[in-house]
Amino acid sequence: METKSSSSSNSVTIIHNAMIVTMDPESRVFKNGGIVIEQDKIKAIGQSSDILSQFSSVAHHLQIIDLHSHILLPGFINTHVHTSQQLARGIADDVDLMTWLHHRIWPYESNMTEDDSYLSTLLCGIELIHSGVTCFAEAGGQYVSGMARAVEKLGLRACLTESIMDTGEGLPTSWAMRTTDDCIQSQMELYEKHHNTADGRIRVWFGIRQIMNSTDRLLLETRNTAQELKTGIHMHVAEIPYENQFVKGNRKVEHGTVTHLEKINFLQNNLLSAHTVWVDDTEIGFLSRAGVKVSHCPAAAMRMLGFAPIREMLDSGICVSLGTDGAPSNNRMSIVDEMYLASLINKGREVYAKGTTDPTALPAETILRMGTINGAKTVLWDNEIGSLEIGKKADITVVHPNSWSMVPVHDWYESSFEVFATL
Ligand SMILES: O=c1[nH]c(=O)c2nc[nH]c2[nH]1
Repeated sequence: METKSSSSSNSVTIIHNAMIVTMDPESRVFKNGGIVIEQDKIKAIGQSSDILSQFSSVAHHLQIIDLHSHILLPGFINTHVHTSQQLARGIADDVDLMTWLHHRIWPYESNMTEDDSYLSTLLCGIELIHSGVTCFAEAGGQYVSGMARAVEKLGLRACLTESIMDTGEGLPTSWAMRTTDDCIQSQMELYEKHHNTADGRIRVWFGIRQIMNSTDRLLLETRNTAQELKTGIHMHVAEIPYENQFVKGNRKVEHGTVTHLEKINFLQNNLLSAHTVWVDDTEIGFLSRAGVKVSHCPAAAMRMLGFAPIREMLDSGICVSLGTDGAPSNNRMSIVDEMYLASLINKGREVYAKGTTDPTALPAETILRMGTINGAKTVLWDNEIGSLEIGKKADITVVHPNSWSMVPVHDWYESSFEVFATL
């Protein structure tokens, strides 16, 4: 699989003779399609013959590429990945989340240097590109400056965040604990320095690690500052039952994290709520009404968290997208694998949630939406990416047809998981 991120040269490129899966609002698929790319944007899209007849003689610097039998899709979007955990792959298998964090991950993260962070994001980014990703949302890690250097080099698009904590248990002595004011100040400085850099491919978001390590003042100041700067907030939410119990005791609410976040008016449409597994129907309603976006990470959920009510969230209108989480939560960094898992796990969950089978849960096209246009909405970038439409950036994933599992292909959406999984 190849990805083509938008180029900044002035040339015009025509790609023709390809299957184009647009993921636009009409879900158009051009079986023999063509696409015209001018500078870094899509200028035209349609039937191959129309595109060639209209555009093949108009431009001065014209490149024409025949992608016979290849499939073009919008670049996939990974909405929850800890790129700075890439060097920790395999250090925390088969342990519960609190052991994982307190004894494996935070000691590792707190000893990282800026160069480690650069290398880690670089390695992670290469693996993401290999599975067709052109944009990711960093879930919070060390050294946004190191991540930004890597993203600049990789040509990816990214929403970067620092890992922020101003209270709580479990932090190793090597972790430099900061005050609430320092946390906000540092995020604002990162925003000033890195937001909109790399030709606009880097955006800086605010990160809240998790409620157990955040005071309400940090939550609310983060909400206010992110709102002022018109940027997003990325936070782990309702991951395990212990988190909800902690919130009930510590914040004195009747249910868990989402109920508390609703009470303090933290929920809003720039919040990317990662995992969000342990929520009830009332809380799904809170998330839906506030326009919160949810990142579903099926592999990480199966390892440490549990079955999230993804179908119920989608039914209630929540924008749900897909994430790999970090390497030590998954061991694989493929958004295509997450599509495959999301499809199977959420079909299987019907048996346990409803007491009966339902293979219609999360059909293939829904899953592909979660990996593309829903991802773009989640990272607040859907005016520019997430579907192949005129005026959007030409962030394109190309799937090669040379795999046994692609023969024959009857339905492009349904086949896609089998097809991509082997690439
Ligand atoms: O999967 C996870 N990875 C993390 O790094 C993390 N931090 C808080 N909660 C977390 N969950």
